[in-house]
Amino acid sequence: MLRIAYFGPQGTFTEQAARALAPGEDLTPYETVRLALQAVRDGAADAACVPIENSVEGVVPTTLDGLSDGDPLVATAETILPIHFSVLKRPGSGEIRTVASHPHALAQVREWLEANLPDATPVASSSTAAAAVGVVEGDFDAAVSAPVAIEHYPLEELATGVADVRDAQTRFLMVRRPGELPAPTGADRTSIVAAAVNRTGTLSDLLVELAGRGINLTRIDARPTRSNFGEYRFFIDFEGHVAEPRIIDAMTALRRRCHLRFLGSHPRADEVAATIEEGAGNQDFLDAQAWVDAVLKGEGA
Ligand SMILES: O=C(O)C(=O)C[C@]1(C(=O)O)C=C[C@@H](O)C=C1
Repeated sequence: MLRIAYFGPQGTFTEQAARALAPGEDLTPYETVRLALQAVRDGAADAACVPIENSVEGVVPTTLDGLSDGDPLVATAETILPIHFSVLKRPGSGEIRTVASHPHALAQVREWLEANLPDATPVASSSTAAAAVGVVEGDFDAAVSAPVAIEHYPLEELATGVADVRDAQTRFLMVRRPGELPAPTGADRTSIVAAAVNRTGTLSDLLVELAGRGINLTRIDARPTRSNFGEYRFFIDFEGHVAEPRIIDAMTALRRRCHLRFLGSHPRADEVAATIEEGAGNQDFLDAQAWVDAVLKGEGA
């Protein structure tokens, strides 16, 4: 049985994602994303499930930082969950003066809180489920939690289906120590971190390598390196798999330009096939290479 670390405690959205990505495996909650990733680095877990990106609030910065620092880890799978919340309170409790949740979750229910609990003070907690634990222990009056949290904690629902934006979604990754990559499917995502030097045009040079090969980006984020003020790392996700000739060509070009960290190539949860521009398919790259090989052997010109 695989040992899967996940961003807990029990009852987070991440636990739901871990169950979807690793059904029947041995799941262990960790209090923070960083600790879940560390468990994989230390060998205490075979893989970790962590949130990466929300359709309303954008990236989860602790996950980006956790993946770019420390020993390398690579994503081998992803899943996307619909996100709506339940507001939980102690049975029979009265006035709601504090409402706790993960900052990402609080940001997704700001309007609902203003309209429905205008006098409650929002309090940040380490996860949506940690907020529920805090309510059980009397630290807060209410928690904005994943709907499954009600199954784990002796709380009652004040409201369900809470979300400022309908159809919000969060994408979660399963990450492991580097090893065998999942096979390409034609609907894959590759993730890299590019540490580019601070000079005019660096980012544009990197993007041109991808755009020039017809490779479609699915996300780009910048995070400070945290060592030198004003220095950034770029987190770039694009369509395709590192085992494809067109992606190999792009990755080698990027590697010549900057320091790269590979964060994985894996099937997309939404199964959207890669956009292939005319003349930029894998066969086009193979044909071009075959032509050069023939020239080298004196068999063509
Ligand atoms: O706290 C949780 O339940 C999580 O899984 C974390 C998290 C996040 O980091 O974005 C996951 C999904 C929701 O968007 C809110 C919180």
